[in-house]
Amino acid sequence: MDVLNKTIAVLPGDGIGPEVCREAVRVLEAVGEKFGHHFTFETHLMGACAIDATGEPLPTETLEACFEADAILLGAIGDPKYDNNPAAKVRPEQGLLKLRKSLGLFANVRPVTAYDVLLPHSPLKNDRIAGADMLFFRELTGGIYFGEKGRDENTAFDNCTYSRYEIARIAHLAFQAAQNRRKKLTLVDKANVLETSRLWREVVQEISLEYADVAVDYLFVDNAAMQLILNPRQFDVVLTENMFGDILSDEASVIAGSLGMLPSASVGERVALFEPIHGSYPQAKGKNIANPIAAILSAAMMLEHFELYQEAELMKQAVQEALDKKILTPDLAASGVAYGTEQVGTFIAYCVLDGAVDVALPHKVNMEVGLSTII
Ligand SMILES: NC(=O)C1=CN([C@@H]2O[C@H](COP(=O)(O)OP(=O)(O)OC[C@H]3O[C@@H](n4cnc5c(N)ncnc54)[C@H](O)[C@@H]3O)[C@@H](O)[C@H]2O)C=CC1
Ligand SMILES: CC(C)CC(=O)C(=O)O
Ligand SMILES: [Mg+2]
Repeated sequence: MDVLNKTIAVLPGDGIGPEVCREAVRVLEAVGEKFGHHFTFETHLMGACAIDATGEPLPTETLEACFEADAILLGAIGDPKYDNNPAAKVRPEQGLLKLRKSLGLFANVRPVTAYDVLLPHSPLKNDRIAGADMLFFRELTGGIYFGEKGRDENTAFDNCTYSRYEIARIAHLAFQAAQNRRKKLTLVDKANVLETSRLWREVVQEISLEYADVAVDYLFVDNAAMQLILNPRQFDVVLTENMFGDILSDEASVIAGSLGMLPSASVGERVALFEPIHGSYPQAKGKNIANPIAAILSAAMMLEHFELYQEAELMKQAVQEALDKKILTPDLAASGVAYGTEQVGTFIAYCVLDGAVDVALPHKVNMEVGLSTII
């Protein structure tokens, strides 16, 4: 077995970011210990914490460290003091967008799975979502988030632009993923209204000729939003532009049980980045209630990126063990007492190290599940 040395740039960010990152690092350390790999973690500032410390949401030192690293693990960024101040000149989100653009991270891959053990407490109809398993390919460095924007007192605009090149490069990745899955690709767009969407359709139709074994269908985004909840099993690979992918994947997280369950990998021209799809959930900061599984599964995607497939599989099995044994944070716990972020992460790390059978259940934290904890 090859032993790897990897340097991982860790950007914990704001809110719950540091808490969920800590658990992902804990589990990666367990993988390193078990298999003999050397993971070096280097922590850097990004987001609101970076603005507070340096005036910049993405300090040069952080960006340079990301270029040098073998992979990047990101928690989340964002803080209400910027969200609630429309006049703020510098925003944490600018740092994230700049990082994605600078690293050429044009494809954000977001897997969504309905976990059987979580079905009984789902707000969705179990018989509709059981077995749902889809993979989002969200374009990440173009579209309306990156277009020219502006405003005067009474008017504001955000431009949405896409080029053939930007569409084609992610479309190829999505088709290749579909070939390795159930061979279906759904393009989600708004081609009845948007010129950019018509270009997406045109390019995807052309590229589909190179992937004759993949069935392609096309859905308008408004319909797709409904179909996701009504009949999610119809989806295999979902390809879409930046903003639609952002919104639909948060919606799809309900199928998985919680926003705290969905991981992602952002890949492109250089080093890859791994992050949970959720934000900084500021209401939960410091309360030890955030679900760390999205961050931990993002770390598992990092291991797959390093081609450490056995290690990644073990990590995913450890997560499944936590779900099976109901070692759940309040967002997933149906009633009664839940576990803390740290307890869930520690349990998963021990499962990686010792195998599930030998791991004692962690002590429950005194955390009554109630609306006050699930804001
Ligand atoms: N990639 C990133 O860093 C992202 C940053 N943001 C930023 O995060 C801040 C908060 O944004 P929101 O719209 O409130 O989105 P959010 O994703 O932070 O939270 C929305 C809701 O999802 C649930 N949730 C999120 N993460 C969870 C977790 N790990 N465990 C359990 N429940 C979880 C909570 O109920 C929460 O109220 C904003 O400043 C926003 O700009 C939002 C999305 C992505
Ligand atoms: C700054 C936003 C685009 C972050 C976000 O919501 C995401 O990437 O999912
Ligand atoms: Mg989002």
